[in-house]
Amino acid sequence: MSLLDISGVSKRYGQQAALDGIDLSVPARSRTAIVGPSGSGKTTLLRIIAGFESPDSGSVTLDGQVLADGPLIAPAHRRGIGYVPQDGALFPHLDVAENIGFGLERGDAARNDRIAELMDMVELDRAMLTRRPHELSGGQQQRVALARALARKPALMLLDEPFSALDAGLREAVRKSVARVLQQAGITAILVTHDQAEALSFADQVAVLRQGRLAQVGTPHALYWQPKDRDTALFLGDATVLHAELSEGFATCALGRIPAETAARTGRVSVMLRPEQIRLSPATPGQEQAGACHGEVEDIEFGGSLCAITVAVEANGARERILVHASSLDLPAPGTRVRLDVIGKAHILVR
Ligand SMILES: Nc1ncnc2c1ncn2[C@@H]1O[C@H](COP(=O)(O)OP(=O)(O)OP(=O)(O)O)[C@@H](O)[C@H]1O
Repeated sequence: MSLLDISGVSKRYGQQAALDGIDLSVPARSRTAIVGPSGSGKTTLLRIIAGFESPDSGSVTLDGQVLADGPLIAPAHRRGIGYVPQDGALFPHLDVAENIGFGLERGDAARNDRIAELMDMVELDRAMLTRRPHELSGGQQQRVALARALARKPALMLLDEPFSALDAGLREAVRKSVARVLQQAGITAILVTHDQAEALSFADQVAVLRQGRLAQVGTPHALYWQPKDRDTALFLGDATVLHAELSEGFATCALGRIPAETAARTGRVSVMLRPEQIRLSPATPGQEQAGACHGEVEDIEFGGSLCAITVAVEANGARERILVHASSLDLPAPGTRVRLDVIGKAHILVR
């Protein structure tokens, strides 16, 4: 059952269409990530859900209650929605306890217990309650911001790039712990990010925004392996996109005749292969003549545990570049000839 329903939401700033006919359902207790390039409308959509902006048209419904119907909107503070902004936006002059307890009744005898409980939830040492925000690390500040947003037990939590200011290692740890806290508290969450890896690992549902429109919505797995178009394919990870001729369930392309995901289509299409679908092995001249796909290692990008290798393949007089991921333990040298074998099936792009 969906907790949040967004229907036909559009928003313009002067001549600029920030959002154009957005339809999105967010299931209760799920985590949805909204991803898209800079300027695609992510923040505008989040601000409309939070009640900081009104849509020009369309509606927003939370748990059956209409929060926005065109420009008629319920005020932000009456929505039961938590919001964690990019920089945490803690009050610098208040200590951690007062930041977390900001929205809690002052006279309530259980206030301190609730603050301590929230500290435990976000895995912060209670000894930090008397510190000011500038005495905390970036990751700790984001946990305080989350605790403050959790204090009023929101039905829905909005996270606006809350991990972007953290360095890579910390970012992953904070992201995992935030996901765990939200899951344990049974809170539905929407995360806005421009980081595809973050979206794919955090969410149950990913919505890709492009130029104010939803390009595709689905599970991380479906979006990664079955993107509708080239832009979505490349936005969500490395990929090779090739022209192909489809027939009898095979795609004939620069990689040879490889299995396609459907036998129902024929004709010219574009196919996508993820780098982990291609296995490299040393070239042997006999195999090369026997028609196995071969190419020349053009470039290697060392990436620690996973390296990106670009292999140039000649096909029908054209030179195609195939992206392959490999372990750093057995990297071929640039300029060597290698054999390429495809694992799995080629995905056919709709556009
Ligand atoms: N207050 C505003 N006044 C005028 N134009 C705006 C305003 N807010 C956003 N826009 C425009 O609307 C479009 C969508 O902006 P938005 O901030 O929602 O994008 P975004 O995907 O969150 O981008 P980023 O990742 O860079 O934060 C952009 O073209 C932006 O310039």
